[in-house]
Amino acid sequence: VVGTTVNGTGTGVLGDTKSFKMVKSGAYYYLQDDTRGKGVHTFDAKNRTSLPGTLWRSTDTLLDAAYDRAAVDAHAYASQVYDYYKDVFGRNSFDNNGAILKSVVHYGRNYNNAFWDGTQMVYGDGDGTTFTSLSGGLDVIAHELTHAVTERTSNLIYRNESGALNESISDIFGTLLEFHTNNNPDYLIGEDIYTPNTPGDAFRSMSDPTAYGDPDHYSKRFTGTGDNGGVHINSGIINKAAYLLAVGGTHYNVSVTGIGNEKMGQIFYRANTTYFTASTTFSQARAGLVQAAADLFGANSQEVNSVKQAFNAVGVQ
Ligand SMILES: CCCCC[C@H](S)C(=O)N[C@@H](Cc1ccccc1)C(=O)N[C@@H](C)C(=O)O
Ligand SMILES: [Ca+2]
Ligand SMILES: [Ca+2]
Ligand SMILES: [Zn+2]
Repeated sequence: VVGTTVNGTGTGVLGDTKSFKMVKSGAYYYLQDDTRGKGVHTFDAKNRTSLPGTLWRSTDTLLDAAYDRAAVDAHAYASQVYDYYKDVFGRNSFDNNGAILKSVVHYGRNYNNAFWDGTQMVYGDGDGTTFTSLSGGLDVIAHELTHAVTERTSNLIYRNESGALNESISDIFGTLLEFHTNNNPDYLIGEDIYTPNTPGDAFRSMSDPTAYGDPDHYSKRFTGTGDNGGVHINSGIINKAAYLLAVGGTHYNVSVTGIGNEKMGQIFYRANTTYFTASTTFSQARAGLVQAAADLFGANSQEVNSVKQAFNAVGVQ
């Protein structure tokens, strides 16, 4: 819509208060942020599956109803992910040309998932047992938006090893967003919205993928056809390598010297946007990450050595 920017405040999925930009047009206020790129727009699918639904409209700037919560988080967190890519990597939205960030909430009925469909981020409300509204997790939103970045850069095929790499990159940046914004940061994925009635668990873990049944070594990779060849399963191998690269540790008797989250993120961002291609395998990813680290820190740097150690530790040569 065309209008004037105003400040909105609202309640998120977890009951937390947050502020964001809205646009006032006539008598209505919309979840439209004109201050970031060409805009951040949040839509209501009204529990149907036609996309994108309608631009979120309110009669005031206070979004504190239960039905508003998923939209509040989708809008506020999408803005935070926009700011991260712009401030940390100088990337202006997923296309690096300020593309409008579209988010859709209340998709379907009891929909236990979230996805990027090539045009927008789409979030279900969950069934209230397995998941609550998926936009309530910052790592989920950064996961989905990172798929958009990957699609416009390496365009990693969403199947088998390239697909697991694609999924891992989304989990990695989901985690980096939590640390960058200091939002209850951890190396878990989906903890804020998974099993709302069970505290202390998560959907996936980067620090210990095996905690949720995912492999933490190449010798334990899934070789079936389910899940597009295990894209959400074998992502654990790359997630573990990224965790070790950032934090360090000894894994299957291989020691890794940690280099910190920021450098780990720089290396993965550069590799994904410069060296990875649609068909990149785990082994080729190692090579691309080594090259990215060499570009950034020098061929004989600790960072390069730590990338090699991390991939040795998860059995990827
Ligand atoms: C439409 C089917 C395909 C969905 C794929 C999207 S990108 C995806 O990976 N979604 C995440 C959502 C998520 C992210 C973080 C934490 C919890 C849930 C995902 O992992 N989906 C699982 C449920 C899956 O599709 O198997
Ligand atoms: Ca997390
Ligand atoms: Ca839980
Ligand atoms: Zn995904």
